Amino acid sequence: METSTHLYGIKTYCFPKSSLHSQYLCSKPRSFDFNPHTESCTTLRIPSPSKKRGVRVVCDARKNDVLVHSEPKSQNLQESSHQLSCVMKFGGSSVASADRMKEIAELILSFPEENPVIVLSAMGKTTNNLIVAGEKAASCVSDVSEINELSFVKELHYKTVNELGLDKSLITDHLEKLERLLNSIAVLKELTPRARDYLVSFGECMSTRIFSGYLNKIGVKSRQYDAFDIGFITTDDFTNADILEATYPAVANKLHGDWNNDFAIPIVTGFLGKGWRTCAVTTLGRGGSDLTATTIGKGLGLREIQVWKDVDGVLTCDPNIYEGAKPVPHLTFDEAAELAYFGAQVLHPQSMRPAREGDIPVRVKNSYNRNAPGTLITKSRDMSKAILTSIVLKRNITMLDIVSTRMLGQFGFLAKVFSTFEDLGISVDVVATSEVSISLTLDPSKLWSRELIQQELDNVVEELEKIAKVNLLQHRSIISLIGNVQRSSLILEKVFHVLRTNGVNVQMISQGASKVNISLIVNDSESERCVRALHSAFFETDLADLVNQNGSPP
Ligand SMILES: Nc1ncnc2c1ncn2[C@@H]1O[C@H](COP(=O)(O)OP(=O)(O)O)[C@@H](O)[C@H]1O
Ligand SMILES: N[C@@H](CC(=O)OP(=O)(O)O)C(=O)O
Repeated sequence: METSTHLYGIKTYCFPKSSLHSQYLCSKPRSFDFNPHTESCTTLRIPSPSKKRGVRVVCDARKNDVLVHSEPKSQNLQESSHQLSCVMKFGGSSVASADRMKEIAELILSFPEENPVIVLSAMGKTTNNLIVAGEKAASCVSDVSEINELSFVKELHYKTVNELGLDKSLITDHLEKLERLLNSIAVLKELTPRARDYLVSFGECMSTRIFSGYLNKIGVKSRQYDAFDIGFITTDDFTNADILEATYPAVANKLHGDWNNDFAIPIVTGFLGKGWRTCAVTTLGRGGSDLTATTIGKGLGLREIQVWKDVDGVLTCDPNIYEGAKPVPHLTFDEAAELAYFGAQVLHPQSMRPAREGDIPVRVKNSYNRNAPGTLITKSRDMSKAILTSIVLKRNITMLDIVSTRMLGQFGFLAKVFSTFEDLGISVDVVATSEVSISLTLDPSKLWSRELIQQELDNVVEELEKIAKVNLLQHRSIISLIGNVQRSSLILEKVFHVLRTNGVNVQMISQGASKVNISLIVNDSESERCVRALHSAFFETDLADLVNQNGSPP
């Protein structure tokens, strides 16, 4: 079968090596270069011959032939194929070694129709290792070069550079600076949030330099960018900074501008930004590269945002809790945001916001299993058959039962309770109220260290006890049921049946205004068992049976 494609601009095409005939190559336009570096395929990199000409590639799979020649291009093709088209974000597990980086390069090249912006996380567990190295440096280590985690990071990066056939000068400056930073932390005996952000930034700065170096080596022109140098402006909330509006136009100008001057695939550090007051490196919270990707997608108005993970998409529950979890084919932004906020590690909690604002579809794919369809996240989807989409667990939650002593009327009571949390800078996750009482859970992501948690909780209780009786309950879990809350009666009937047969008491229940989430609070010790039982009831039973058993939806 013969396929024919018109291609303009710098492109990389992969064909089986055997399919290229040298007599065709001789007759090709001079601006075409042929790169036989890759092992399993031959890569043709074809800069557009001139503003007025394009390249036509004809592949005849039957004859194993590839014919390339130049020809005038049409206006529409010129415009569409010249633009940056999508973001592809690869997480730490996708770029954990030299072999993985080769596979990711090959994966990117297998989409010749795309002009992607690539966002990378740090290699494998580099971020965790850097944090531990920093903590060890701050706690009286006499010689930082003896910190195992530092040695691990150095070895991993030098080994990767070596295996990819790159020059180690690509990362030596960074590794030397990293060691000097750890020495300074050891002298000060303190790891401030600001120093911690600078410390972990070395992970993304090195992974992107290595990957970009590798692409250039195999003849695919790429350009490395540190996000903090190209307009990622954030608040100065070190370790959990928010992206500011000014980021979108700044990043778009820089990336579009460079691309239009000289086509080269942009390789951008995920997770990092620059504090607008301090000008210091900030990070966007753990897993923040997803947010980098969606910010670029919105800023540049791209067609699609792809986040490549080590699972077949967003699953019906955390596969570490239940390995029979199944991929969810389609989610709305609201469902995905709720799922991420309530603890599904697969997506960063804030990452859906830019995608939703820019109405740009997000695709969650598996870089280890690229043919799996993954999960598509869009503004809306057909909910007529949807019941439950996914079950999410957030552990180690603190819950407060606050009962009014009636020193204040109902309005005053609610206002006083919430202003106490505002004054202390603590976010509340799930709330249920009656006329004289409030039950709520506290967002653990805003409570940093153990000591602080206790101190903050003591302050909260002391303040609230001025107007209420307060009962503080720790070691609780939130089980969030993400799905079609229009069918809440059906969902809850099933949930309570499952929990009753498993002897579990629900301590609080809340149906959020988002209309996609019902949250249940149970003891930590019972939570995983509950998730498994609920998963089996909702996802391993035929849902049509479920509806039929229960009649039509309310
Ligand atoms: N509902 C869920 N769906 C998919 N993965 C989940 C879910 N809950 C937790 N996970 C975990 O999230 C991991 C992927 O997220 P993450 O490690 O942040 O990816 P990456 O580092 O590749 O960006 C999976 O390996 C899985 O263990
Ligand atoms: N490297 C950072 C940022 C990130 O997004 O990582 P990942 O994509 O591997 O979750 C972290 O570990 O938090």
